[in-house]
Amino acid sequence: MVRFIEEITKTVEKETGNKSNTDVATAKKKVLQDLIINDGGGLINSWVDSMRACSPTHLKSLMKQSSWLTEHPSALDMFEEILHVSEGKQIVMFLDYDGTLSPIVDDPDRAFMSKKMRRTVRKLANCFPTAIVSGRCREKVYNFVKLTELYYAGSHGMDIKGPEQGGSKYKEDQSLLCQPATEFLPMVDEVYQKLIEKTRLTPGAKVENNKFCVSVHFRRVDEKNWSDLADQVRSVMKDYPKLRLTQGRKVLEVRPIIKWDKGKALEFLLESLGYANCTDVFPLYIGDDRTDEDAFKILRERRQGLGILVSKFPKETNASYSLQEPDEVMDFLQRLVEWKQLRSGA
Ligand SMILES: O=P(O)(O)OC[C@H]1O[C@H](O[C@H]2O[C@H](CO)[C@@H](O)[C@H](O)[C@H]2O)[C@H](O)[C@@H](O)[C@@H]1O
Repeated sequence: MVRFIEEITKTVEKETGNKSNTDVATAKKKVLQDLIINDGGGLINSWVDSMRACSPTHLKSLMKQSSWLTEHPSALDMFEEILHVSEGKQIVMFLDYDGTLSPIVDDPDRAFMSKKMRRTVRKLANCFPTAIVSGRCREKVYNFVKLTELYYAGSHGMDIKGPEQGGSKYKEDQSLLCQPATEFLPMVDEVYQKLIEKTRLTPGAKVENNKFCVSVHFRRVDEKNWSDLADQVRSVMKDYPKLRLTQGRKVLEVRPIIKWDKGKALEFLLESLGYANCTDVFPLYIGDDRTDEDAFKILRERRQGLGILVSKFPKETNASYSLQEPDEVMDFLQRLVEWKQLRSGA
């Protein structure tokens, strides 16, 4: 701890030229106070915030990255610890699709997952009940994943379906279907048409129909046109008070105002699998996006299982652990499979 404080002090002095500037002095004092009071734990982030005003960018990002990794360590590095806390419990897997099972690409229609990832997810589903939870419509995400043995929750959880007949060994009842936003279908479709019309002159904008919600992509839109695009979306939305806007990775998501999200979908699936009030279940949710935070939050509130955020960069998150990219997700899933197979003597 003392060495850590010394190192931070040295770094701050080096980076700020050891100026007798009040901001630097105050910031240093605050760092040390936070570290001492909080034993170097949760408030390191607030130090980064307080240094923001007076430190060079690379110092900020360096410290931010290292403190973030302290709070959200790599799930690969912590693999044994994760197994330890799941001991004696039924692991249930929840996987986001874009940015988790497939790398983020410019064209949403070409976000394919690798064959190796598909093989790994298939083996995973053979070991644990496994669900894909995506912002995409269910049919579309199924066409990418192509595994019948999984549960699918499309449209941010507003369209849930169980495995096809005989697909899963975990659930007898194959009729599982949950669509809490059916009444919004005509409205969402109408908004989809209007958004296409409204944004058609914005180069690079893409409107995607995800059945119970609509995605407006701006990944390929020049940054100088982002606010125009947002205005176009807002001008359509103003006539639909029953729809709301959320944001994902370079995408605006238009969805019904109902209290249903990926967190609710997770709870619904746990209940359907018979784990509603069980203490011996361990849900593991892996996702990369803001919409996955709803599920991470639920896990924190339930004090059950854990969330893993896929990100190379520090982000505000309710997840406990991190993985940097889909390749790391695959390694993590593969290790889970190997551990399970070893235990079952397969
Ligand atoms: O919940 P997810 O499965 O992560 O879906 C969220 C959105 O993912 C897709 O968009 C994202 O991935 C695209 C392909 O890599 C990328 O081009 C885009 O910028 C990302 O936002 C999907 O197209 C959306 O419909 C989903 O809502």
